[in-house]
Amino acid sequence: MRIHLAADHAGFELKTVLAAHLARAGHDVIDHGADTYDPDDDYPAVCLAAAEAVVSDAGSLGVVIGGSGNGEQIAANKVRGVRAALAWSPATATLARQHNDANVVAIGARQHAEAEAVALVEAFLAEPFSGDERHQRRIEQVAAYENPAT
Ligand SMILES: O=C[C@H](O)[C@H](O)[C@H](O)COP(=O)(O)O
Repeated sequence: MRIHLAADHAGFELKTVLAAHLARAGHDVIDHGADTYDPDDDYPAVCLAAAEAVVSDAGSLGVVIGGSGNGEQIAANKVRGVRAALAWSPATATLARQHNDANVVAIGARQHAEAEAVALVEAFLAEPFSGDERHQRRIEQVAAYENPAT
C-alpha cells in the first residue's frame, strides 16, 4: 500500500521511525515533509500536501503526525475528500477505518511511546472499511455537505 506521511517538528522523529518501519513492511512510503528537523516549523503545509496526495492517489492512506495530532487532523480535513481521524488508542485507530473509512490518521507523537504510536498506525492500516450500510450512509451525508452540488 502507498502511505503518504507528514509531520511537523513534534512528529519528526516518529515520522522517521515510521517511514523506515512501513518501508520494511513492504509499503510504498512517500514523505511529504518536514524534510529536516526545525523546532519552529508549522504543520499545515506538510499535512495539506499529504492529504492532497491521498485524495489524488486512489487506494492510498495518509499518516499525519504532530505533538497532539489535533492540528494535523484539522488541516488534513480541510482537503476535500479527506476523512482524517485522530487515533489515540487501538480501538480508535481500528474504528476510524471500520466505521468511518478514514483515509488519513492523525497521531500525537507526544502522547504515546514510540512503539505504541507505531502500533496505532499499524492497526489503522490493517483494518478495512466494514462497508456496512449505516456507516456508508453517514459518510455520504458528510460528503454531501462537503460537495453541495453533487
Ligand atoms: O496541533 C498541533 C500539534 O500538536 C503541534 O505539533 C504542536 O502544537 C506543536 O507545538 P510546539 O510548537 O509548542 O512545539
